[in-house]
Amino acid sequence: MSGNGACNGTKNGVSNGSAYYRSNPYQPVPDFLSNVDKFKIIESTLREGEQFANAYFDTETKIKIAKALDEFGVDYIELTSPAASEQSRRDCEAICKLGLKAKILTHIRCDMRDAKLAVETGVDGLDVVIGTSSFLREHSHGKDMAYIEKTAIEVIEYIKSKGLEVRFSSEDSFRSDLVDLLSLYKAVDKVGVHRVGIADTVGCATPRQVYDLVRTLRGVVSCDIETHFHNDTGCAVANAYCALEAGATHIDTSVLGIGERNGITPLGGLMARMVVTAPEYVKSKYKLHKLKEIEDMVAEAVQINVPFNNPITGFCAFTHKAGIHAKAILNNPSTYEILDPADFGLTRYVHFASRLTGWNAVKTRVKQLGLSMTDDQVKECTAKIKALADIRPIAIDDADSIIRSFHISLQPQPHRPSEPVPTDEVIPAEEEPEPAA
Ligand SMILES: CC(=O)SCCNC(=O)CCNC(=O)[C@H](O)C(C)(C)COP(=O)(O)OP(=O)(O)OC[C@H]1O[C@@H](n2cnc3c(N)ncnc32)[C@H](O)[C@@H]1OP(=O)(O)O
Ligand SMILES: O=C(O)CCC(=O)C(=O)O
Ligand SMILES: [Zn+2]
Repeated sequence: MSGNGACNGTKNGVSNGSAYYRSNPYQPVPDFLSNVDKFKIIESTLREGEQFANAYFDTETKIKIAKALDEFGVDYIELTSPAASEQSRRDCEAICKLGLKAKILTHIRCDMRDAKLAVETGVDGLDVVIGTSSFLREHSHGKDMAYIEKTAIEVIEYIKSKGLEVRFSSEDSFRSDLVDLLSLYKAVDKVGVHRVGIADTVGCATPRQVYDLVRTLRGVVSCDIETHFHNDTGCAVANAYCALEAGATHIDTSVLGIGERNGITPLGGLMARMVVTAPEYVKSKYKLHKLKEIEDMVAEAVQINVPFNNPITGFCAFTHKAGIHAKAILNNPSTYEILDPADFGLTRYVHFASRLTGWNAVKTRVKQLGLSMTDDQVKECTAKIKALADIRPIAIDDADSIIRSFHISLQPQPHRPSEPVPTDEVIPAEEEPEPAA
């Protein structure tokens, strides 16, 4: 019962004579700016995720998470600054020594002391950040734009001189002055920064604002563009998608979205969005069937439950309940599923134990139980399931019991010695029935 034919399209729309058609109806119209089918992931569970209120990662846990993310196929793993604590520095060194395929980054303030400490850890690159909004310039670090630009250039040139990759990012980009921001990015691009970053630090941006800012920036710098979205207003996945459409190249994620406050773009949520848009790219690059294992590992490490409505791995993400849905899903899963659970090593479940259950779902269950009923009998049995479900919530076992006992009631009743038996049905004792003529 798997297969989501409608979204297994080719990479790009193809021209069929004069008529343009796309075999994947969810694929966006080709756009020269868009990177929706060639983005990279900077996985920040071990940096932004450590800023989640419940997070405490010991070295062993960090290593386990880093290895799992590497196996999943993320491009970069971002680690907490070695300036944060002595153990953070040691953990950074330990993860660098694992020899993972993913590039290892650490995240530092725009400060030469942090940069000097970080380059000694063995990382492949440094993510440098400083707040540019008036809120942060005034109340966080107290520096003006001229100081920020001068220090950014010094730090970037120093990191480059050590042969490492360097990204420069403005914290609180969406509440920063656009002219200030663009001239700062232009200056760092000129000295050869590898990526610039835009961060929606407070989660205030809308998808349209994201599109506009990234698109404008795309016209100003030639380096890669990384983006980072907080989820305070629930837009983190949509904003990441719009950033890619507008030409961003890298998206920051964390497992289950953990981070400061209610976190950032979740890895799983982004995968759900992108596998629909760019199935070939996503399925060939990322080991999607490992997602549940990674989410369970991180959920346990930070002592939370995976939310019921989590994309892909929420307990009911592939459960179909109402009768109308169940019937159509049983005929063709694409009717009510945009994601194929098989892509994630998961299975769908069709509910058949509620007052919303329809006879088509019950018919399937009857078959699964190896029983046989006419359609009219299944409908009668469905009415019995609904009648009980009107009184109380019922479990699978309850529905199965109703199905089985209804099925038994349909069979000819066996003779019970204590009951009076009509004389015309008596088979003489010790005698074989006469073979039929
Ligand atoms: C939006 C984000 O998530 S950014 C990443 C956040 N990550 C972290 O904060 C990592 C964990 N942090 C820490 O361990 C500590 O805050 C440290 C080690 C970085 C700094 O600790 P402390 O020296 O005790 O300073 P404290 O945390 O109280 O204040 C931050 C200091 O950094 C300065 N600062 C803040 N942001 C920046 C920046 N982007 N670049 C340079 N300096 C900065 C502030 O001015 C302040 O300096 P001060 O000592 O002159 O007051
Ligand atoms: O370094 C960045 O780009 C983002 C930093 C951060 O976590 C934020 O601004 O929310
Ligand atoms: Zn953040």
